[in-house]
Amino acid sequence: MTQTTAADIAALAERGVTILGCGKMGGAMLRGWLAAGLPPEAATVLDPAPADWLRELAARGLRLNPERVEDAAVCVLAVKPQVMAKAAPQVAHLAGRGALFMSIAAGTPISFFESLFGADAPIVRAMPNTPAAVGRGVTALIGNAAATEAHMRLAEALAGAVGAVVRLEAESQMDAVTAISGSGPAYVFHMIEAMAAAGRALDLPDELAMTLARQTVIGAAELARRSDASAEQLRRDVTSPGGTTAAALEVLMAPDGLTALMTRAAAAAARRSRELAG
Ligand SMILES: NC(=O)C1=CN([C@@H]2O[C@H](COP(=O)(O)OP(=O)(O)OC[C@H]3O[C@@H](n4cnc5c(N)ncnc54)[C@H](OP(=O)(O)O)[C@@H]3O)[C@@H](O)[C@H]2O)C=CC1
Ligand SMILES: O=C(O)[C@@H]1CCC=N1
Repeated sequence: MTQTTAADIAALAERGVTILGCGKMGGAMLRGWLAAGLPPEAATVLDPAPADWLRELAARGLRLNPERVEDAAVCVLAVKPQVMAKAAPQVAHLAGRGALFMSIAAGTPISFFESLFGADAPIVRAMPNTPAAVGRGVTALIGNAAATEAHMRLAEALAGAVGAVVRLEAESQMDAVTAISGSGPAYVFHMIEAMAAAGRALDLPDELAMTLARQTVIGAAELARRSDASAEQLRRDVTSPGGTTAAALEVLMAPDGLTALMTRAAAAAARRSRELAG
């Protein structure tokens, strides 16, 4: 995992970070950068309806919706793919200042940004996920031909401040990445919902079923994080021969079980990512 150092943050602070669209994902990343030491005055947010916490930060130096952004080391493009064409031109002039553009928009290809900012502009396409809000995200990224190793390290430093970072070999991997780690937290949250629903079907009261489901996912994730054992081994450790888990896994691991369902779900997400490319 890339370690973001105080020097990385200081370098970013010098020319600042601009975030275009500071909703759920842009906001999650900004929170992580501030927690990592980015001073509020080094951040500029462009968003027509900023959340209250951004207004509060503006009182502590964050620049909120200035008339014009004069400079930025990095400009993070974090609006919905559907509004990118309308929103991104307001930061296009930063290409002339040597800013690195970092898009987190699903589907939207690097070529789209090259047509807006010029092929000479350094552009990194990244796919983070919302656990970035608690420093446990994972971001996959890839740069265009104009993105130098220094630009890639800068993007990795930013992403590394909010979790793990992986560099991709090809932009074509991004649809699959989006389907697994970008959208993936929703699958896990849905797993909590599904386990709670199963508990209710077994006559547990609502609140107890939800507490058991949520704490089980939290505990299993923490065990997976701390243990050197593979997921398969951790699963086997729960499964007593002829016991209750084996009975459940016979259903979940059937040919039409969870793997088949997850494969179909991820394929649908990857297909949607390709559609968003326009
Ligand atoms: N949510 C996630 O888990 C992930 C999202 N992404 C990507 O991140 C991007 C943002 O998604 P998400 O944070 O979920 O969406 P949000 O809607 O929460 O955030 C987008 C923000 O952009 C604002 N906005 C709309 N128009 C403009 C504009 N013209 N200029 C500046 N800001 C504008 C929106 O304001 P308003 O609400 O008023 O329209 C909103 O605050 C998407 O491209 C998505 O694909 C990537 C990885 C994970
Ligand atoms: O649902 C979406 O399109 C975005 C991209 C990955 C997660 N959320």
